Amino acid sequence: MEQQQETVLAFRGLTRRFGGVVALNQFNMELTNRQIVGLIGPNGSGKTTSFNVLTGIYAANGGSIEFLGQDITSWPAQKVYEAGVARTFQRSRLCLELSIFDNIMIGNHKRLNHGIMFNVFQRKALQKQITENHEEARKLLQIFNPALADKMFEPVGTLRMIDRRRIEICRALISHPRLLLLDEPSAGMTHEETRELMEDILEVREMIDGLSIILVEHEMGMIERVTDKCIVLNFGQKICEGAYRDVASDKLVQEAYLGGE
Ligand SMILES: Nc1ncnc2c1ncn2[C@@H]1O[C@H](COP(=O)(O)OP(=O)(O)OP(=O)(O)O)[C@@H](O)[C@H]1O
Repeated sequence: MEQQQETVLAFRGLTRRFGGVVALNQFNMELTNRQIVGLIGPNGSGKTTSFNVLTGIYAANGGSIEFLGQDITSWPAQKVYEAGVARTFQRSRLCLELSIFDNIMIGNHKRLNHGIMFNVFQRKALQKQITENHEEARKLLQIFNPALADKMFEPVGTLRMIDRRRIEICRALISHPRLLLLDEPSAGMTHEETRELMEDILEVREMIDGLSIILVEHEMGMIERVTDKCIVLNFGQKICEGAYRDVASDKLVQEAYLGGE
């Protein structure tokens, strides 16, 4: 029970400006263990910026970020990733010519031994590492689509959109993150694919112990189905927080996000 309530992430007064634009304005939020939080808001309201500041791509101009009890506000991207924050991007970043396995392994550089000496002289250990990682990638793919696990060495470019998205999520998960950031996972997918992906996300939370998720998404059906709570941003400011049903009926949110009546 105590584990359930552990605070994984906290933003306190997080602020980021781009020239005269205040992309994040005194943003406060908390995320607990195994929670799925939806981050929503109109275009340009600061959703992706909050991912970029959290993952160390952009520095904060004010406020702080605490992750698993540590102040990570000024940590560089690599250190934030090593601490257990992994993400997917709005636009696909897969290498289409490479195999499913290779694409997933790109996300595993924290845990792979890349040393030349290791690769040249410790062949048995290298083989063991490859076998173990193959098995781990296989297990992850099976959560999403068992058929993918059987074509691990086929190029990603031959797969349909939803399977590519699944591989991007597996690539994030292979690093054993405690926090997964999903930036518009339904982008470019059909309704049916979006519906399948919602169930995948819920399944991932069930199967991977201690994983919390922040979901940026414009598809409100997905937000409603998948999230435990939602946070609404408008011009970089949090204007509402709560269960999707309450947030969707909030007057301020309707005015800002849904365009009023
Ligand atoms: N690198 C940047 N340089 C200048 N301005 C930026 C930069 N990144 C974001 N912004 C600005 O910050 C504000 C927030 O942008 P952000 O991309 O975070 O919004 P968003 O809520 O993710 O939007 P969308 O739903 O369209 O993806 C916008 O006004 C945007 O133009």
